[in-house]
Amino acid sequence: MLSLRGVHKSFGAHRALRDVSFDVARGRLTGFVGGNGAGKTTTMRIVLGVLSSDGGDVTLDGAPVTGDSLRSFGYMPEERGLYPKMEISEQLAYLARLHGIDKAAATKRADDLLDRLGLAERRKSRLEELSLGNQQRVQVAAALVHDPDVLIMDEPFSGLDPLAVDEVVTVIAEHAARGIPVLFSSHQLDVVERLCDDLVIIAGGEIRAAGSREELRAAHHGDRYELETTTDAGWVRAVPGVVVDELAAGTVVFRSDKATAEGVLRTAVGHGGVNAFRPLQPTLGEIFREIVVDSPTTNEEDAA
Ligand SMILES: Nc1ncnc2c1ncn2[C@@H]1O[C@H](COP(=O)(O)OP(=O)(O)OP(=O)(O)O)[C@@H](O)[C@H]1O
Repeated sequence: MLSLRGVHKSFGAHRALRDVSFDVARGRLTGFVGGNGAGKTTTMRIVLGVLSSDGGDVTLDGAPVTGDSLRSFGYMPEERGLYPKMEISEQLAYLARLHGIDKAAATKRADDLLDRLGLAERRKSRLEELSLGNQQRVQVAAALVHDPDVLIMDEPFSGLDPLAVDEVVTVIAEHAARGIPVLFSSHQLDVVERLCDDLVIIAGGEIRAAGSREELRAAHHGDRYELETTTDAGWVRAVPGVVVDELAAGTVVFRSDKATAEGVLRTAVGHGGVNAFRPLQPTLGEIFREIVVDSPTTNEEDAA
């Protein structure tokens, strides 16, 4: 498990990270979500030793992450840093060889990855000849080509079309399934929601929530319910303790505590019939809004 504990970082007077602590479990995909300037890239750079922290610990299976262990990390940085004029298969094989893989194995690994990422036909192209989305796929391959023990990816899906997202997700998920910790940042909440096992939400340099997707959904259930009745459901508006969000003929979406919702259900049955009744699961977008937008962080309060 990759763990961060109490990590701090300031740039001059600006506190970019405060007391950042979270875990990235082996074999699971952990999504790192936050708005612009929340602190995702800064955190990832500290994990990778590219940037030093002002305090706190980064450990892998309890041991401090050092230069030696970092060699086995795979990193896809936010600023993409490959050689525009080099053939992509040659470039990937070169990166693998820098990690000590022999020439034949490096070439095979590069070609296998290009194949898996839909770039087999382009293996002899120079990076600059590829579309931006395909360049992005090569960046993903570059992070994976030495078969890393830990994978850290900054916005791996930005600029990819939905099919490319699926291809990249499949390849990343296979690496996670081999038992490595995978942390990736993304602004695409729908993608994160679909593929993440665990989530870490950061705002204003502070971790605001962390846990499995199911735990976060349960914690931010929001006490919303949908009721479909066989008759008009307008009467629900008058029930004490109920706030109606949507009402259309027999279908009503409302907020209330659990006991009140059960009372509404009993009354609906008494009124003639119920087609469906269910608690509504919040989307990641709704959870994110509730955690980040609806409750300001210390930093934002400082700034105000
Ligand atoms: N080298 C630096 N010097 C000064 N301030 C910095 C530096 N790097 C980052 N910051 C500041 O630290 C904060 C966190 O930035 P960071 O790049 O980590 O955010 P992010 O969550 O990755 O954002 P985005 O989603 O926009 O990439 C921001 O306020 C940013 O301006």
